[in-house]
Amino acid sequence: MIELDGVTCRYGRAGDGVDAADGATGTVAVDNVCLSVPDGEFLVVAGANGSGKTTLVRTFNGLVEPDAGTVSVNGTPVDADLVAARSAVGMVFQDPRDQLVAATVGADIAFGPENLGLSHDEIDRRVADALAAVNMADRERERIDALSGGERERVAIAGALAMEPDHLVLDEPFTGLDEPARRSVVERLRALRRVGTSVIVVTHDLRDVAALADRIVGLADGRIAVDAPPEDAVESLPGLDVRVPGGGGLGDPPA
Ligand SMILES: Nc1ncnc2c1ncn2[C@@H]1O[C@H](COP(=O)(O)OP(=O)(O)OP(=O)(O)O)[C@@H](O)[C@H]1O
Repeated sequence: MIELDGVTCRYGRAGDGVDAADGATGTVAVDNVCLSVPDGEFLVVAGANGSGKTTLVRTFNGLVEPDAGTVSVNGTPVDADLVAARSAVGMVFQDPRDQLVAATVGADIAFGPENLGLSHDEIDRRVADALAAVNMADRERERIDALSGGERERVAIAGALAMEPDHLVLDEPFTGLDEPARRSVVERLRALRRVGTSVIVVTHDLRDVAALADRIVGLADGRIAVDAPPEDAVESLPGLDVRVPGGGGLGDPPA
């Protein structure tokens, strides 16, 4: 379980003159958010550019430290045990290049488990399981620089899965992907949902993922504007540039 209570995050406190409720200055990226993400949930965090999605999910494992409020993972405050939070919450960044570190697929996926000091057998098992989960079982020896964008995204997901986190956060996993690659990543997310991994997908593009979600949280100006099952949420996310299956609601591209 991930729990946020009254979380507020600001950037550039003395910078650009945006007044927060408590009189502090700076951009308020996340504004007094309370949120619980139960184990096993498939949660989509939606919202327009700049609405605070990335900042919010980065508080889940301490990559961003809130200015106010508390974040707990599995009952422990993140700031009390950063190592536990980092191992419980895996994160796949917007650009897979930010986290692919090795020359080959297998070496990259093994990198995290190796740093945990696991046995060779355990590392091999985790790499094999993670590769299977992203449908790349036979591609361990391939060079990262020979992969397409969608394949790199899947390797980044596999690398996070190999850490066997309780929760997996994917920040804009579709950015820069062409349609077949996008569908392939959606299929991998569907498979994760089937095995019960708790998944949090950050996106401003709800196509396909809305149908996978148990719940959609919609952010606007750093606040939760919508928190509802997908069928209700898409009707009430005004102003988002998103499309949903069937073309309803929100975000139909302007005529
Ligand atoms: N490092 C930073 N320094 C200053 N301001 C920042 C920083 N990161 C984000 N912001 C500001 O905080 C607000 C929320 O940004 P954030 O990236 O969390 O939103 P987002 O919904 O993920 O946006 P996007 O979809 O464009 O990634 C925006 O106004 C943004 O300009």
